[in-house]
This record gives sequence, structure tokens and C-alpha cells, in this order.
Amino acid sequence: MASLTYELTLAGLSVGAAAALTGVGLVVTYRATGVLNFAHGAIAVFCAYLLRQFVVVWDWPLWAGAALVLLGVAPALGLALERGVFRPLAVSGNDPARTLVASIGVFVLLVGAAALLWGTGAQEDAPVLISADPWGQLAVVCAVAVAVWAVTRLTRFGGELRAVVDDRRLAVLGGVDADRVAAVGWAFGACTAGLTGVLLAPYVRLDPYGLPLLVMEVVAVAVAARMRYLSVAVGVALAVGVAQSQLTRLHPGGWAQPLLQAVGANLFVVALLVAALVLPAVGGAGALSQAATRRVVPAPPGAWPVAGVLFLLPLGFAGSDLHTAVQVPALALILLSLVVVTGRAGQLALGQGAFAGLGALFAVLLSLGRFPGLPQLPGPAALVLAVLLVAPLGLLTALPAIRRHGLALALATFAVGVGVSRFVLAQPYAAGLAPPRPAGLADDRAFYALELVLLCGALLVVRQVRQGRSGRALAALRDDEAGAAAAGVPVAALKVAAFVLAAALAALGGALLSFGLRSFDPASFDPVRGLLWFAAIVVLGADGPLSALLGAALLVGLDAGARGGVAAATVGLLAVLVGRFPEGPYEAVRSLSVRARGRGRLTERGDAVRVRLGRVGTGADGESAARDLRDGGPAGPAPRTGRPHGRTASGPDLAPSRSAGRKASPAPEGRPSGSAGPHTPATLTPRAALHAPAGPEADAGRPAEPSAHVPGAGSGPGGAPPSPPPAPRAAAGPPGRAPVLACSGIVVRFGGRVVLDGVGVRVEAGRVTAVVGDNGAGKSTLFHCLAGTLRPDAGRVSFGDRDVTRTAAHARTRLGVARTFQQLVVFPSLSVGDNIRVGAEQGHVRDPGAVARLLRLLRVPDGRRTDDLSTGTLRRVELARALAGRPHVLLLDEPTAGLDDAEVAELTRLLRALAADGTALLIIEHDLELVAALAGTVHVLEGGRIVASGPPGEVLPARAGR
Ligand SMILES: Nc1ncnc2c1ncn2[C@@H]1O[C@H](COP(=O)(O)OP(=O)(O)OP(=O)(O)O)[C@@H](O)[C@H]1O
Repeated sequence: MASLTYELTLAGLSVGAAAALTGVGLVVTYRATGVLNFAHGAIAVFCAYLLRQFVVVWDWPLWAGAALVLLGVAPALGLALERGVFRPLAVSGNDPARTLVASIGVFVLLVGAAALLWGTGAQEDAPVLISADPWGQLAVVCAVAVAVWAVTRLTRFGGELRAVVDDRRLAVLGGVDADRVAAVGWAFGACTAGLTGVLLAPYVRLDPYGLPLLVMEVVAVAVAARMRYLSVAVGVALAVGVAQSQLTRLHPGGWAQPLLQAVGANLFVVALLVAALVLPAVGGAGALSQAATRRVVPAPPGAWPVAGVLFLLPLGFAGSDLHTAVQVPALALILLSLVVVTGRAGQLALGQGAFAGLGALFAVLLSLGRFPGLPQLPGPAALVLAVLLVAPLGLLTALPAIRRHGLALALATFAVGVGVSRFVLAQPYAAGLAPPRPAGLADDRAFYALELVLLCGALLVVRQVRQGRSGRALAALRDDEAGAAAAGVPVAALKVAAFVLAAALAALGGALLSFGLRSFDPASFDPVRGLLWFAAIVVLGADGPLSALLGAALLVGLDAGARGGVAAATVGLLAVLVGRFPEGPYEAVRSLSVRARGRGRLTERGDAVRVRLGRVGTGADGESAARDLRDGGPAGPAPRTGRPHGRTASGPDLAPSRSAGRKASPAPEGRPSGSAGPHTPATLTPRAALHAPAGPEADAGRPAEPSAHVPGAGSGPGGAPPSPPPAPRAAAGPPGRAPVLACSGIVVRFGGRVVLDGVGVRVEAGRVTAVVGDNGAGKSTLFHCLAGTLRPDAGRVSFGDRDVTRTAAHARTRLGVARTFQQLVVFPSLSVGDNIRVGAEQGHVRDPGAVARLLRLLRVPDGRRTDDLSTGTLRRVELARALAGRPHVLLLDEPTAGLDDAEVAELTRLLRALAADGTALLIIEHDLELVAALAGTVHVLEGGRIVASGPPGEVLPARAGR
């Protein structure tokens, strides 16, 4: 027995050593470049094939082949990838979605190229570089790990590496050659990938699809090591390898037997599921730009009728052509699922193959009467029930997606895809299933016609989802999750809905695929297919149903008409190009031609400048927008009643110069504060704009008007005194008014550090309350607690008499607490009008004229895209979106950031008018002059505590004098 244990341990160490090498390679590449290299497994298989080519086919000596592959080809491949694919992405900001798409593109490209060059069948004669005896392999792993440790800890290069990892731009400013660091990281990562492939190939099947996946399952090891700790990666890899090996000894009877066998054979997949779904997310938890997924390739005119005719053509086919054609609508449905979840909702869904496979398996089992607990069903009923059963399983990816973004979400959905493939689809009960076609549809033509009908139905459903209110909400979610929540979009529910609908569509497609081919083949739905489909839909323009039709025709056509691997190689190549040139082929050609002329090298500095200029909005539009703002006069007229707290603009003694850090205004304001501008309709006050009479249904669904809903709200200056606030500990503020929004005793800790310590503020109707303080004082943290984006560790937040401490951000918005962002947030894929419409729709404001009035009031251009508008205009768009939901409370985090003096004056007048109309405002602001001009009450935050509160005239001079 002891010797069996020993033997199994040795076998496990051998597997673990290869996994450890993968882990080390992934960690080093990630540390050097910030990229989780999905192509690692594909590089491994490419190198393994190449060594076989040299040694077995061309009869080279093993040492020569190995030296050339591992010390020549692999690092050269890594360098080429860094130089040609990932460096331009890193320079342009390392958008994780684009980087991920590019690395999946490289994966698909290399896998396709391997299939093209060496065929899709498995090779059994890969040369053995190091014997199966684990000691040699372990020695290699230890040597590699120690070398990496020594280089990163003891050399200057290691210091540079750490600097680049911490902050690439900062490191570059500090003189570090980030490109060199990344190049070394890529070369080394590719070397370890090659070594892994060469070590594994003789002991597992060397085939273009299986081996890369095997290597990618091992990503769990790197995730468990938090993409950081080499020793953890090596330890986990060896432990899982040994445990997997030892599990083969157990042979329990009954139901546990197949389960244990499956787990024993796939312990790295279990580890992947745990690492991706249970451990804290890697790659940062923040919402990420999904620029790569929202790409729309505009359909040329007449594309839909042409597509319709092309899809009808196969009805005239016969024989094998028609048999091939039946796969197209089925695959189009699967790709359509990605249009919904990735294209429109912006979620990186790498596991759609799993849902297609489940749909196929369930439908086939049901139609054969082999589904546990259910009788045999006729084909159509089996199809419907399979879709209904799989749809809720969309929660498998939807639930992780609620908290995970970007890379972490990609890993989670990939893990689910791999898990379902290994534990459900590739099981003995699923082997050799041959479902009958539904009665009356045995003929390929009839079946194809049914598929077309179902595809049309699905296209109509997707069209409905992408249009109108739901379409705008999904686009907002895709563009900026926090912004969407702030506009009132129920982010979590919408994600769940998108994933569930996508699972249903994929299941329908998968079921049709199996019925069409009259067989269930788990390999048709393996995770590599999932990656290929994902890359294909992103390449063709994820947010467009036409892409699904085109993609399906392309993939099926290439698979049927060309050598195996051509489809994957084509999609991979396109994905790499799209990763680099997301703006499309024109941009690609332009950039390449500029480079060919030797003038277009994108430098760190050049790009940074462009990014900066882009943000402040240069060019004719930006300048004209700023001029409009200056010349157009204030957004609203003078307050109808006097200012409630009777302050006028501050004296010069109160504030430091406002122009610090702000664009200088070339034109004088030339107008007294609060006066109406020439372009503003004289009768249009902010509240009048928001609450202008509308149809009887105008406020349907709205909880209540301020006075009915919130004590004190809407009473404005001189309103009836409301009842006292219910807050347990009275917050600072003048007595006699009930706060619309209040917090008390707020405590927030980050990692044990107290950032807010018993803070309380009241935000009252018709008043501007300000919070000032030094950088890091805790202002934004307090703001997040009030807006609902952060739950305090202790304390209470109340809205009127309602405790909202645990109420989600979007729900607070719907109650009437609107906010803007310090880094302004607009939804770039929506027009200006639609940006505002999202706010109105989510606030259940059904007055059709409200958006138009807001557009007029804030003088923002409807129909325009947001990309080329100036910061000032974008701030007004953001404000308009916040106001569109008719909020009772408006929270503004540094609203003047990036504005010039004229724009600040404009904003000041608008905010004053809003307050005069009864809105409760809370401002976090460094600009003391603005605070003095606007606020009735000022709270000074220092080190997480409120150290002074009162009217600005009392509080601010002390601050200004510091
Ligand atoms: N998510 C977080 N994790 C850990 N620490 C955080 C986090 N968010 C904020 N902090 C820390 O909490 C403190 C308060 O941050 P906060 O952003 O609230 O300050 P602030 O007053 O808004 O500063 P600024 O004016 O620069 O925006 C800072 O020291 C910051 O580093």
C-alpha cells in the first residue's frame, strides 16, 4: 500500500510540476504586463507540435530541436505578441476587455494555425524531453521558480518589474523602460508555456484543442496565488496534482462512483471553479470599460433583406449541402445569445458553450426518454422543456457577474463553461446519443424551415430587448455600471435577466444543432468552442444581431469548405486586429500606413497627451460648447424666492483662487449671479422643467411627490415646518428643518483603518449643504455611503422617515436621491438625449416632454454622441440625467472639476435655482469660493470626523486662513 501511495504521489508530482510551470509563466506574464494570457495553452501546444516536427518528422537531434523551440521560437513568439499585439494595447491604457479579446484572439489563432499545419487528429508520438519520473520535472520547476525569484528580488530589473506592475505610467515617468520589462515578461512567459507543452505532450494527447484547454484549466493555480505569489502557485499546483492522483485509489460504490471519478480526473477544474467563483476576484473589482464588446459594425444599407434571402437559399439545396446548412440557424441562435449578454449588456461571457451544450443534452435526453424522472417527450416538447430547464441555469454565470467584472468575470464564466463541459457534458451517459428528429421534421428541408421560424422569433425578441427602455438600460449597464446604478438602473436584476435570456437562446441553438445533426457530441460544445464563438461575435460587432447571422454562416461555411483550423485561424487573426484597432478596419489601415511612413509610433507620452486632450474636449465642438455656455447665459432664471439662507457670493477673503487647476475663461461672465440668460425661456425654472404639467400618467409609478413622501421636502424656503428627523443621533445643522436625507454615526473601515468615524450630516430641502476637507479626509467615502455605493460598517442613513442604510444605490435613485460623479460619467454609446432618457425612464417619469425640457434647460444637444463634447457640456449632460428622475436630493461630488470659470458660474446659478425650487443639495467641493456662494451649511471633515459645522461665513474663514 505504501508503495502505491508513493507511486501515485510521484505521478501526481509529475502532473503538478507541469501545472506549476504554467502557474509560474502566467504569474510572471501577468506581473510584467497586467495581462492574464489566455493564449498560454495555445503557445504550449504550438511549441509541442513544433518540437515533434523537428525531432520526429525531420529527425533532428532532440537537444537541437528543444533548444531551438524553447530558447528560440518560444521567446520570439512571446516578443512578437508583445510587440505586435499587447504593447499597443498597454500604451493605450490596457483596457482589460480589449486585452482579453486580443489574448483570446491569439489563443484561437494559434490553435487554428496548429490545426491547419498539423491536422486536427491527436498525435501519439511527441518526443520525450524529460522522463515521466517527476524528479527531473520537479528540478526544472524549482530551477525556474528560484531563478524568477532571484531576478525579481535581487536585480535592478526586478525593481523595475515591480514598479511597472504597480503603475505603468508612473514607472515610465520615473525612467523605467516599461516596454522592455513587458517584453522580457512575454518572452519568459512564452518560454514556460513552451516548456509546459513539451513536457506534457508525450503523456497526454497532443491535439490542437485538448492540450491548450488542459493547460488553461491550470490557470486556477495562478488565480489561487492571486497572480502574485510564485511559491503559492507552485505549492497549489503540486498539491492538486498529488491529490488528483491519490483520488484514483478510491472506488466507492453507488452514485458516488461516477462523481468521484469525474472529480478525480478533473481536480484542476474543481480548483478552477473554486478559484474563479469562491476566492476574491482577481484583476481589480472595479467596473471596467467594455469598449471592445460594444463595438458595432454598422450594417450596410439593405443588409437585412440580403441576409434574409441568403438564409432562405438553402431551402433550395439538397443532400450534404442542406445537411450542412441546418447548422447555420442553430449556431446563429447561440451567437445571438452573445449579442444579448456581451454585446448589449457588456458582460464578458466565455461560457456560452456550456448552455448550448446543456440545451442540446437535455433536449436529446428528453426526446429519448432518458432524462431522470421525466417521460419520453415528443421533439418539440423536448425542445421547449430543455430551454425552460436551461434558462434558470443562466444564474450559474449571472450570480458571479453581479459582483465580478472584467477579467474576474471572464474567468468565472470560463470556469463555469469548463466545469459544465467536464462534469456534465463529457460523461458516459452522454456518449453516443442519437436523437430522432421531431415528427414531421425528419426531412432536412422541413427542419431548416423550422429553424428559420425559431431564429426569426428569437431575432424579434432580441430586437425588442435592444430597443427602447430595456435597450437603453442595458447599454448604460454596459457603458458604466456605477453610472447605470446612479441613473436608477437595477444593475443586478438586469444582469440576471441578460444571462438568463442568453442561456435560453444558447440552449435553443444547441438543441437545434444536435437535432439537426441527429447526434449529441460534447466536443461541439467544449470551452474552446465557447472562446471561438466569443471571439467571432466580438470581431463581427458584438452589439448587432446581423453579426450573429454572419458569424454563423462564416464559421459553418469555413468548417465545411476549408481545412480544419481555417475558421479558428481567421477568427483569431481578426480578433487580434480588433483588439488592436477597435475603431475598425479603416483605423487599422490608417495606423499601419502612418507607421509605414515612419511617423506614427505611439509613445507613452504622445498617448498620454492625447488622452488628456480628449478628456478636456478640444477641437471645434469642445470650444463651441464652451462658448455656448459662456454666451448662452445661465441655465435658469433667478430663484423665484430669495435664497433661503440669505448668502451672497463670498468675499475674496474666504477662498483661495478658483483658477488653480482649472481652465482660464477667456471671456468675462458679464452677468450678475442669478440673472436669466438670453437663451433660457423666462418661465423655465429647473423644477418647472422637471415637473411641468404632463398627462395623467406622467407620474405613474413614482413613489410620491416630495411633500407627500418626504417630510420637509418640497416645502422650500418658507414651507410648513416639518416633523423632526428620526435619526438616532442628531447630526449637525440648523434646528427646525427635517432632513430629506440624513446620516448619523457613520463608521467606515478599510482593512482595519477607520476612514469615517461617527459622521452625521443632514441634507435639507431647499438648501445646499457642503462637505469640505483635505484630500483623504473621507468626503467621497461619506458620499458613497449616502448614495448607496458603500455600506457603512456602522451608522444609519435615512431618507425622510425611511431607513435606507441597506438600500441599493439604484433603489435610492428611484426613491429620489440622485448623484453625479467626481470623474464624470456619461454613457458613450448612447446619444445625449438617450443619456437623459435613461434617468427619466428609470425614475418612472413618463412625461414625454420632460427630457426635451431638460435638454432646453441645460442647453445640451440632443441626438449628439457624447465622445466629442467638452467637459462642461458633459457635466451638464450628467446633471440633466440626474435631474431627469425628478430627484428630491441631489448629491454632487466635486461638480466643478474640469470646468472653466464661466462654466462654474453657470453651474452655480443652476444649483442655486434648484435649491430655490426645493431640491436638497449636498456638495463635496474643494472650491471654497463656490461653497461660500452656494451653501447654507458647511461641514468640515478631517481625518474621518466632522470637526466644524455651520454657515460658511463662520466655518470657511478659519479654513481659508490655514
Ligand atoms: N476602497 C478603498 N480601500 C481602501 N482605502 C480607501 C478606499 N477608498 C478610500 N480609501 C481611503 O480612505 C481615505 C478617504 O478617502 P476619500 O476618497 O473618501 O477621501 P476624500 O476626502 O474624498 O479625498 P479627495 O478629496 O482626494 O477625493 C483615503 O485615505 C483613501 O486612501
